[in-house]
Amino acid sequence: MTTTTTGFDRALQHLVVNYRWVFASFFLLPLSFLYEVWSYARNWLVFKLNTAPKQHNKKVQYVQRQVRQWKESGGNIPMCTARPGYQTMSLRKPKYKNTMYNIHVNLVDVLEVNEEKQTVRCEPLVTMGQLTATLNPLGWTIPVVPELDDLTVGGLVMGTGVESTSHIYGLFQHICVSYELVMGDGSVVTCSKENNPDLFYAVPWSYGTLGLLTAAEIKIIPAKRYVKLHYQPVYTLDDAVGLFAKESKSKEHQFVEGLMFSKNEGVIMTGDMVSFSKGETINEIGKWYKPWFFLHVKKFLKKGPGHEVIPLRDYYHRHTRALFWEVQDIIPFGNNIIFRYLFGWMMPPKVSLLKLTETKAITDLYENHHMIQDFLIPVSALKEAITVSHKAVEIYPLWLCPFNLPNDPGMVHPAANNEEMYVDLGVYGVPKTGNFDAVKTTRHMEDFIASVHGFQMLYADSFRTKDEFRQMFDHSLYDIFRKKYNATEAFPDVYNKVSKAARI
Ligand SMILES: Cc1cc2nc3c(=O)[nH]c(=O)nc-3n(C[C@H](O)[C@H](O)[C@H](O)COP(=O)(O)OP(=O)(O)OC[C@H]3O[C@@H](n4cnc5c(N)ncnc54)[C@H](O)[C@@H]3O)c2cc1C
Ligand SMILES: NC(=O)C1=CN([C@@H]2O[C@H](COP(=O)(O)OP(=O)(O)OC[C@H]3O[C@@H](n4cnc5c(N)ncnc54)[C@H](OP(=O)(O)O)[C@@H]3O)[C@@H](O)[C@H]2O)C=CC1
Ligand SMILES: CC(C)=CCC[C@@H](C)[C@H]1CC[C@H]2C3=C(CC[C@]12C)[C@@]1(C)CC[C@H](O)C[C@@H]1CC3
Repeated sequence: MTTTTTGFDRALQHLVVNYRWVFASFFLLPLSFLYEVWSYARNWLVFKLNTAPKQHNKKVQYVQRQVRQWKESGGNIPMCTARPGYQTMSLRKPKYKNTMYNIHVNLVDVLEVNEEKQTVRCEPLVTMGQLTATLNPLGWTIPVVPELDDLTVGGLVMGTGVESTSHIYGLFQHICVSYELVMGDGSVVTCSKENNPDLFYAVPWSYGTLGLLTAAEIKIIPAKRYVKLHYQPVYTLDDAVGLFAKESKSKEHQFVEGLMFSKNEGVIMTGDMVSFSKGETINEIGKWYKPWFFLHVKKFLKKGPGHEVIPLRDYYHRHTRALFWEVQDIIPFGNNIIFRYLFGWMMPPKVSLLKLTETKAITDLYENHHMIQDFLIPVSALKEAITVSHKAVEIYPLWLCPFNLPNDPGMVHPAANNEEMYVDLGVYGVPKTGNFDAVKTTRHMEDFIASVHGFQMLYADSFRTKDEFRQMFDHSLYDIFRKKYNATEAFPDVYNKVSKAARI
């Protein structure tokens, strides 16, 4: 009996793992498209009726009412947002949502584009796709646009965001001007660098454990229509690291990004916004029939250095269609030219739908035979980090994205007193080394990160113990504000939201 079940399980596992593309292509893609049409129509209507700013206060009052109800109910279990786990931009689903008191924060609108102040005020569920579609036609953009369309302002403020402009502007938190929060006692508090600065610095990386975000004011900068992007192939690790560090530190170009295709081969990209493209051909890399961006970049290893002009929004969302390179494991022929022309317009399958329909076999596969991690380390440690990653997992491409880390108070800052250039080393894929053990290998890499005063992005699994976690992330300001605003009762500790133990 047991043998039959195991055989059946194995067959089922084989089917769902190896033929997930059938389900993804014929069911998830059309469903993702319908979902997209619905949200596009809704956004359009909201804008036309111009109701969003008027509704904001009412929606905040609704959040406050729920917090008061929580208190009246005894306030024994901590609160978190009611956003379903399958919608979060992470490999895992948060287990704690099942046991904690869920607060509905249905705040989805861009509230105001203030051209005079050069800010945009957003509700927390505004997505990056929605924001660039709003701002770019008006000639504006936010300085750091994390590249996946579905990332939300709330998640990026409470967690973090990084992009190829971060070597100039820093992380997502560094382009924020103010936050509006509903605290654990139901009061509404605003904070900025000028007003309540300590709370302002304590919010990023707190993962919703200080208060519930109801609005964020974010800087905007003028946008041009295109990006002129230079591709510089490199053929040794020293050249890759040397060129990447030079371009990041010089800040000569608005965009800097690197993709390593093996330990010694990569392409370093630098770009700048340009207004028009006289005499240049425009490559609309965002069009459905265009090759996946990372494979397009790889071609420059053979072709040699080159440049091209790309529409701004296509550039911003360049990694969306292939979810960096993760879609190749789900729809292996997704970059085939026939597939692209016929079905490419529906790509990518919605991350939320992929998560919602994930079977146990697939969850196990991603848990035990896949790595999705972003290691944030000083640029000076990049060569060593690539070497450590190569030995441990041999995953390629690797994503290199520089960011300036100012010495601000809060969870994440450099070891010394000065700002420092860091790099996000993104490791996404199937380990090629024979001895991969999800826990041991990740812990080994985390130890290295900690040894160079680096950090781990917390949408990904952290295998740190609580003490190790508190050593990696400076909790001094966080602890003060947890006490001051009674958050210790109202919300869980950040570790209990982000550690592997808190996630399915
Ligand atoms: C001044 C101004 C204020 C606005 N205020 C609000 C507001 O208060 N609340 C609100 O919700 N919206 C607001 N919007 C946003 C706007 O209604 C939506 O973004 C709309 O869907 C974009 O329409 P468009 O025809 O201008 O898009 P385009 O500029 O034509 O968009 C370009 C492409 O972006 C894609 N796209 C559009 N929306 C999304 C998305 N959400 N995710 C991913 N891709 C997308 C489409 O595929 C489209 O092909 C505002 C826009 C403006 C200009
Ligand atoms: N390029 C980049 O920078 C990328 C970044 N990411 C990561 O993805 C995550 C963002 O994903 P997304 O799906 O948008 O967000 P999530 O739903 O994953 O939210 C992330 C955290 O923020 C908290 N949070 C979100 N909104 C609020 C709010 N209004 N009030 C209080 N807390 C809130 C959530 O709390 P709760 O658990 O209570 O819901 C959760 O702990 C970030 O952690 C980011 O670092 C991922 C890919 C790319
Ligand atoms: C640029 C930064 C900082 C991070 C990029 C991370 C992404 C590569 C991952 C974020 C969420 C991930 C998920 C998946 C792939 C990798 C991400 C997009 C899946 C789609 C993989 C297949 C699973 O069944 C569902 C996953 C959901 C989350």
